[in-house]
Amino acid sequence: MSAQVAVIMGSKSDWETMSHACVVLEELGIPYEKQVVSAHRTPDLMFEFAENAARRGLKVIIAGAGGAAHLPGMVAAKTLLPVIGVPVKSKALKGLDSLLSIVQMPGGIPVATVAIGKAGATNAGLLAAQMLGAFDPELAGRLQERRDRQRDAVLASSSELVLETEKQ
Ligand SMILES: Nc1c(C(=O)O)ncn1[C@@H]1O[C@H](COP(=O)(O)O)[C@@H](O)[C@H]1O
Repeated sequence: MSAQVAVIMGSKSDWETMSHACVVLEELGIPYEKQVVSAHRTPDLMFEFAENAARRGLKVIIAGAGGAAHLPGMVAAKTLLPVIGVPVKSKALKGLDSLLSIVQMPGGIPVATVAIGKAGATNAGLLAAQMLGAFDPELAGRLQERRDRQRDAVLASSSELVLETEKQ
């Protein structure tokens, strides 16, 4: 099956963060592709990627970038596919610059922005899966199982907490 989700990032240095989106897609059995593409450093490639994304069969784009993070917004401007923006933690401003660059889009060109860093990238993978799951009952079932496992792990951790603190 051809890739349904593209995970793109402004630099290879973003991979440590963006890999967490890919882990979720793999876990849920969603075909995806990954690529470094930058609005600043490879603008022509970025345009070409965004213009052809829907035609290639992609359904959702996850775009991560740090600092002056224009990649998600610029990709969103060139495609009608939903774009999920992941603010990558920057050295200078801890990702606040990335977050504001991605989230403060002008009305008319939406980017679904998640939290800074690893948790945001994980949620980007889940959000993409949920978008696809709205049209794919089997995938929705796998998402529900994941939620159920998560709930059970929290309940188990609560019981552990009670037992451990009672011993003290
Ligand atoms: N924000 C952007 C864009 C873009 O938005 O097009 N291209 C690269 N970058 C970001 O620059 C940071 C530093 O990149 P390097 O580590 O390559 O110097 C990365 O977080 C990348 O996402």
